[in-house]
Amino acid sequence: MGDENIKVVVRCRPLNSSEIFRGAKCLFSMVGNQTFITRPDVNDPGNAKAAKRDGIEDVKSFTFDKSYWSFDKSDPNYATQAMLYNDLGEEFLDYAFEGYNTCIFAYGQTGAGKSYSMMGYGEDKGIMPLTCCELFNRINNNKDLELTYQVQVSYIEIYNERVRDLLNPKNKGNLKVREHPALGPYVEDLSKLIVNSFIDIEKLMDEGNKVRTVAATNMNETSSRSHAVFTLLVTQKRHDTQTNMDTEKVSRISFVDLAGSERANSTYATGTRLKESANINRSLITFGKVITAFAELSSVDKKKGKKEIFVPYRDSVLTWLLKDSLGGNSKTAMIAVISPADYDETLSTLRFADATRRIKNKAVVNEDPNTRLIRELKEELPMLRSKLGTYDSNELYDPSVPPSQQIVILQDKSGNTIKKTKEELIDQTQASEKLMEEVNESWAEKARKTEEIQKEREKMLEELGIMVEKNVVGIHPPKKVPYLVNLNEDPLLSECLIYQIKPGKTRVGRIESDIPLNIRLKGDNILDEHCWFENIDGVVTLHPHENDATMVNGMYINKAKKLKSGFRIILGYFHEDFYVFRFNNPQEVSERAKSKQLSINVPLTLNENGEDSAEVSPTSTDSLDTWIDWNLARREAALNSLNSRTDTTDTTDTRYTTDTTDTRHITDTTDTRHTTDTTDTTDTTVGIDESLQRLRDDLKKIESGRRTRPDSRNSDFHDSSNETYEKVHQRKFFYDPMVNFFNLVQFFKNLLCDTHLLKIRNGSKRK
Ligand SMILES: Nc1ncnc2c1ncn2[C@@H]1O[C@H](COP(=O)(O)OP(=O)(O)OP(=O)(O)O)[C@@H](O)[C@H]1O
Repeated sequence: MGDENIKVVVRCRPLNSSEIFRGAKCLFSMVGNQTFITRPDVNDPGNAKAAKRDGIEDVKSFTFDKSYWSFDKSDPNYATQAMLYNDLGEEFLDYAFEGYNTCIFAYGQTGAGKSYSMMGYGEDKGIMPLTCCELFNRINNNKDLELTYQVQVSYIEIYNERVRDLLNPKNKGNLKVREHPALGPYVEDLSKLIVNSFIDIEKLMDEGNKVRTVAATNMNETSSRSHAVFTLLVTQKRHDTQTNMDTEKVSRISFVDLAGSERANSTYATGTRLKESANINRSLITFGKVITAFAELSSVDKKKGKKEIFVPYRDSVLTWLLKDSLGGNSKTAMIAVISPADYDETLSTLRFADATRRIKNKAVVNEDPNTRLIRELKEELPMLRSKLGTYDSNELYDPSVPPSQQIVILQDKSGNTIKKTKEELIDQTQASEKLMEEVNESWAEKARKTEEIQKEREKMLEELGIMVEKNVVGIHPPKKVPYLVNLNEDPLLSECLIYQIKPGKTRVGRIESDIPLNIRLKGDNILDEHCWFENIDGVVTLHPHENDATMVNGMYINKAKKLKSGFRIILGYFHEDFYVFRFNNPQEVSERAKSKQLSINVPLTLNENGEDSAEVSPTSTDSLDTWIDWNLARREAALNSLNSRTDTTDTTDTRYTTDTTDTRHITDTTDTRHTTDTTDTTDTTVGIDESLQRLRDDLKKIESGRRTRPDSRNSDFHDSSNETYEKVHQRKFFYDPMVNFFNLVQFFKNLLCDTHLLKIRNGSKRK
């Protein structure tokens, strides 16, 4: 097969609640394979800058392989997950069965719908699970007795240029990306686990996400900053009974969920955050450079004939790993996801997508690749070993010269002379030996290893106190036992870890602690024995071990506190590394549900203990869960933190006090930590600066439409299939606690911009 361009499709998501709330208008339309972008209105607060810029065309159009209009679920033309799979997923699965490598990656700004299109949420399964499901449907329907299939899975995360194996906890630290001429780029020592059904795959995805969440202890680490690569290795073996010969086709199916694209040119990150984000984005920036190099290559091709242009694959881990997918041996597609109301970010995504279309790949059917690899390794290894042997005998080199300075001269397959240091030679020999070992491993041995790794992974999660349900896929909260569920800034990592609070004591502490603990957490701000929970007859009390390290509903506690469903618990010191959980007590919930039936149509309130007034609440605890998320927990804590360091009269702001009746967070300043802290001026101001910076960042994210928790993600969107827009809007406005939340956000916005606050801040700095 000849050269073929990367296939590029674009998909537009619905407006999210914050966009609806700010009255944002959709700036896009799609007709056939064309996408049109309209100049924004000067009165649109989200796009004011763009609207005022000179030289912006009224309407700009782009042509892609296909445009998916997923703006409004009630629209008969709404492009569903199934449509995307039927058009793109199925075509690429066909290629994989023919023996081609395939790669589908999602690109776009944070919250534009990459994970939705790739992984999907709840019932709305994305292209990844749909492909995996159909892969096994086809394998199970195979009637050809001479044909057998083996499927292996690997799952990695690239964060800050480090590769993490999400399926094997023993594979700690950074895995190396290497390249072999017969294999292309690969991750050394990466676990490839055998799967026999779609259920096996779902379980691996689920547990991989748990491992990802555990690793992301530091709250700066979210999935929108990392790239996730999920790969299926499909081996089709044909046994010819007449000749008694076996032939193999091996195809690699990769799905790549890239980090949020706006991170690459984030304008609001400053200082250490800028440095950090620059490093995190090296992969994404290099990705852009690779695409640009190809765009240049294609224009040079047309104008002056072929010219050598350097493509900087090796400048980042991601691009090196995707070398085959970007201009090499692969069928590749890009799903460019766009937000409907963000002019600049979306225009930049569309331009990037347009450039990506120019990349040409040369896919070939991978026939007997392992035989080829073995053949090459058999030639290469004796040569490498003999070279090492020569130098080991010290005939030519001074033994006092370190291996990194000894130069070895080799010849490659084409007869070219290559210079390497002895150290590099040792490294290459070891890598090739590992490859040889791996390629010679029997399927039985691979299956044994898969089982071993599976046990290790589950043991590791259980030792940390995380509930693992064997042979069950997904998150299934306990039906009777009270539990904590993790909350994370990133919805993909939120609510995927469950910690049971069984009868008796549940002790929580540092992962490295020698004390016997039931829940182990990583992080500098977690104490050896941090706190403990006591469950007596289903009533749970939280006991802190030290002041200032444990928060309930945004307030530090220094004595035992009885917990109620919906309470937010923060462990660690706020402002630095900390964990956020929501407490749930299933028994209490079912009792509330009974009494709740008597009480409808009364707005939700929080009582003085920061809990919902269940007797009068129209909202079940289940629906409460949808808004008790990381954002809420963090903001109530930040508010208290800021409040205690600043003039509390500021907090008489009626937007806050009237919208939520929970005035406790505003006025309760008895917390000793805050009062003592304010005397430590240096620390305090640093804390406030960081806090303000983070809050600013958070607010930007919220403004750009960031989201609620995974299962409730869809509820964050306006689905007008059952109700009119006005009704939804009205209901939201009067009853929905999210409105209180947005008012709270608004309040923060004002607070942050308020010169009065800055004066106080500067004043406290000077003290
Ligand atoms: N096509 C769509 N139809 C309906 N809802 C969508 C669609 N695309 C995205 N969403 C919703 O948009 C929200 C954000 O999507 P998603 O989490 O996939 O963004 P993302 O680009 O992966 O963000 P990040 O970079 O942070 O991982 C989710 O609530 C999701 O349910």
